[in-house]
Amino acid sequence: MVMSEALDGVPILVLANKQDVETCLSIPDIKTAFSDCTSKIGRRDCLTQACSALTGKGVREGIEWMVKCVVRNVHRPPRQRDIT
Ligand SMILES: Nc1nc2c(ncn2[C@@H]2O[C@H](COP(=O)(O)OP(=O)(O)OP(=O)(O)O)[C@@H](O)[C@H]2O)c(=O)[nH]1
Repeated sequence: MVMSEALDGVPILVLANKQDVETCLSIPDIKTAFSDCTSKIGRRDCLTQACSALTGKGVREGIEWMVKCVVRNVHRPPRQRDIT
């Protein structure tokens, strides 16, 4: 799906949830887990944001980053053929 032409350049936000759990995967480990996909992901804004749905920590930062990306992409609206 990430290689779909319709999603070319669309930002990816990975919300790494449950960071309040002591045994959770660290952000570097999560990034390493995705490193095999780098060529498929291509050139686009990406953020792996640590968060906890339980405490709310990091959720706002992730959403604010996504809002900034959407605003920045306002000059690249969806093409008609991508709208289904
Ligand atoms: N400690 C902690 N628990 C969480 C967090 N987010 C969700 N949970 C708990 O994880 C359990 C599973 O949550 P669900 O929302 O059902 O998620 P799921 O996708 O079905 O299952 P998971 O694969 O565990 O995420 C619930 O008991 C949640 O309360 C978090 O950030 N921290």
